[in-house]
Amino acid sequence: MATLVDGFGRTFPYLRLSLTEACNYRCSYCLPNGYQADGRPGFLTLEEVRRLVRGFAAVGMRKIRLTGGEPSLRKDLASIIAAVSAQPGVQKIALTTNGCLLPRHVRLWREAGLTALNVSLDSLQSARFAAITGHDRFDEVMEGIEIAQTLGFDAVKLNAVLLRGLNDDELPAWMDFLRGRDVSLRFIELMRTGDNQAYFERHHYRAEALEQQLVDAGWTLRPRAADAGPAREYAHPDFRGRIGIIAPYSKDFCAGCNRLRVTARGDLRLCLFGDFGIPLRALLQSDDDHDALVARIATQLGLKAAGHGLHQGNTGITPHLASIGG
Ligand SMILES: Nc1nc2c(ncn2[C@@H]2O[C@H](COP(=O)(O)OP(=O)(O)OP(=O)(O)O)[C@@H](O)[C@H]2O)c(=O)[nH]1
Ligand SMILES: C[S@@+](CC[C@H](N)C(=O)[O-])C[C@H]1O[C@@H](n2cnc3c(N)ncnc32)[C@H](O)[C@@H]1O
Ligand code: SF4
Ligand code: SF4
Repeated sequence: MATLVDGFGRTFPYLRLSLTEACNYRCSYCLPNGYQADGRPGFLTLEEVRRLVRGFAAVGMRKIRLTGGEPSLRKDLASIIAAVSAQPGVQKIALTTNGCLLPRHVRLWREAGLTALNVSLDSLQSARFAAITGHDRFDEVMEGIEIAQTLGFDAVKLNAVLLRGLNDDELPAWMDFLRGRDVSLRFIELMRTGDNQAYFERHHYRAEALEQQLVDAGWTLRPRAADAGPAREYAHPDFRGRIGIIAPYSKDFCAGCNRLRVTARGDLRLCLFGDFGIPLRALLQSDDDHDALVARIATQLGLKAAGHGLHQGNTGITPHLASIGG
């Protein structure tokens, strides 16, 4: 079986594919003024997605995460899931979503082949949720999460970005929530992007501080699989749920990197905060270009750096994470 290995010995079984840059939310750390269309040509079509995933599966990608912008705004999302699912070699298809369309569509996505779901939920308080996301849809998201838990997904995970002064006092409420629910909550440390510099200075909260609170409350670090990626996960015998920490500023975070990204317009991005994109779209117009696509992916991997430059204030060409899919 083919495997992509970079110059630092890391393997890449995981592709994060953005399906759109558009979003219906205005998260204060991501798109505070909402999505602004820029008039450039559209996002990858279903057929282009199929060829792209076929190429990445051929170099050893086993897990495909669909993201955005908000991927559920794609009217053809169920067809995309089915097409990705049909590619030989693809074993896991995951979706990262803001959750507001879950009640309407999540059963359909599951039937189409979706195997795992990550839902963003920055607060357990409805008013705070609305203030952070610019969208008063807390009840729909909660309803969607409850439905998803009945559908037999391999995993349902929740993402909360840690924000100083906005949601950094909710650990006790989250623990109550997780006591009887088989879900994994992950706290994501706020990342500096090109557009959110002043916001970052105001609201960045160190993940290590929260991790210490977890340890003090008796939570222990679970052993990680070699290909588990950068999140650290904690468990506690009194709780069914687990708590993960995604702490990109912590030591060795990038040493566990196991993923590549493709933007909604078909550019390969070797890092969330990379300095350049590698256009693949021209090779997605015909099945005849499959071998050329595979060769381009494999050769470009040689340019992947050891890590991000976030500590030095580098944000690469990423203005906000909606532009690349997080
Ligand atoms: N710096 C950095 N942050 C990442 C990376 N992968 C995920 N994140 C952050 O974590 C957020 C949530 O990621 P998800 O889309 O839920 O995916 P994931 O963490 O890979 O989830 P799993 O596939 O379930 O392990 C992203 O939007 C980023 O903010 C990464 O490679 N580097
Ligand atoms: C860019 S969104 C795309 C998918 C979908 N719209 C959603 O919100 O789940 C993916 C993830 O990135 C996170 N995110 C966005 N901007 C971030 C930032 N500056 N720092 C850390 N996480 C961020 C979001 O909270 C979300 O969990
Ligand atoms: S984090 Fe997701 S939901 Fe929020 S604005 Fe960005 S893309 Fe939209
Ligand atoms: S920041 Fe870049 S190198 Fe580090 S884990 Fe994320 S994608 Fe990989």
